[in-house]
Amino acid sequence: MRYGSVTAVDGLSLTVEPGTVTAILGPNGAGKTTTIETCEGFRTPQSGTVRVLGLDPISDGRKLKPRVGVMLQSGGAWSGARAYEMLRHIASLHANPLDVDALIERLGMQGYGTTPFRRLSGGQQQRLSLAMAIVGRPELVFLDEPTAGLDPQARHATWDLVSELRDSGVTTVLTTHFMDEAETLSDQVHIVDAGQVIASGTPQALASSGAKNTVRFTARPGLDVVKLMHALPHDTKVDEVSPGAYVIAGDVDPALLATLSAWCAGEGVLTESVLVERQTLEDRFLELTGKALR
Ligand SMILES: Nc1ncnc2c1ncn2[C@@H]1O[C@H](COP(=O)(O)OP(=O)(O)OP(=O)(O)O)[C@@H](O)[C@H]1O
Repeated sequence: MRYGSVTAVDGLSLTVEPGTVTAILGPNGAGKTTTIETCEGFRTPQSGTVRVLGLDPISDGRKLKPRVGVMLQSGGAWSGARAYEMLRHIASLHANPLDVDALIERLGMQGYGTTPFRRLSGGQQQRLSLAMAIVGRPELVFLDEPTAGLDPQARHATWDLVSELRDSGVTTVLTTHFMDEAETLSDQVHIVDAGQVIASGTPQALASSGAKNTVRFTARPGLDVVKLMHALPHDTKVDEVSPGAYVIAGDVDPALLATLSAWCAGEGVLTESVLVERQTLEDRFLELTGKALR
């Protein structure tokens, strides 16, 4: 998918299983929104194939509209329309909509139902856009950064809602910059960079792939870290990062901890604290996409 000379999405390939939550992660400008908007039928790719619920998002757009919910990254409502009016209007276009009042209460929108969209705060607009995306009971919902700008309460309410959508069999595809959101909500994560998928998997599998975990322990300063390194498995690094504070980086498993304990016992060293640190999805994301700003 190109915009003039800019190739925004470049041979990106992914499949989403029905009834699951899929998170598309990536640095700014990676091509996430372009990918989602192509699936929504708002953009025509110059090459490649897109199928949504087995249909073509553009030529089958009329058939897909009642089955797919869309929350755009911004906007999506008429600027002068009042929040309730807008939501009731969208609900009236669907055969079997959700209860609008219950949804308003659920998303804490009672206080601004008669406020025109353009006068809502960013977070209030986000909530209305989310409500508009799901009020028609879609089979598939696309949420582009659904919790950007939301306060923690609204974020958690959104997470609960997405989990309930999954429980009721709805398929969700979302983008987010919040790694904890992806870890909490999604069954499958795809990391996109420069218009391509560079890593895929469950959040847990992705977090534990790549760089190794670490063990931090404290003991008396000046331990012979080279000697300790020789006692531990190959590819394990040991550093005294500050006097008496040691970090072991490597393939951390029970055998490594047992070896560390035995080595310390043999040296007459009492470890004061031993902490195994798991690599997070964010660590892996930064490892894959680099730390440079985009
Ligand atoms: N309407 C447009 N016209 C021209 N170039 C565009 C347009 N929309 C996006 N791009 C370019 O396409 C690339 C991908 O943008 P896209 O919005 O898909 O990224 P993104 O991953 O969603 O980023 P973000 O995390 O910032 O929302 C970027 O280089 C961007 O500058």
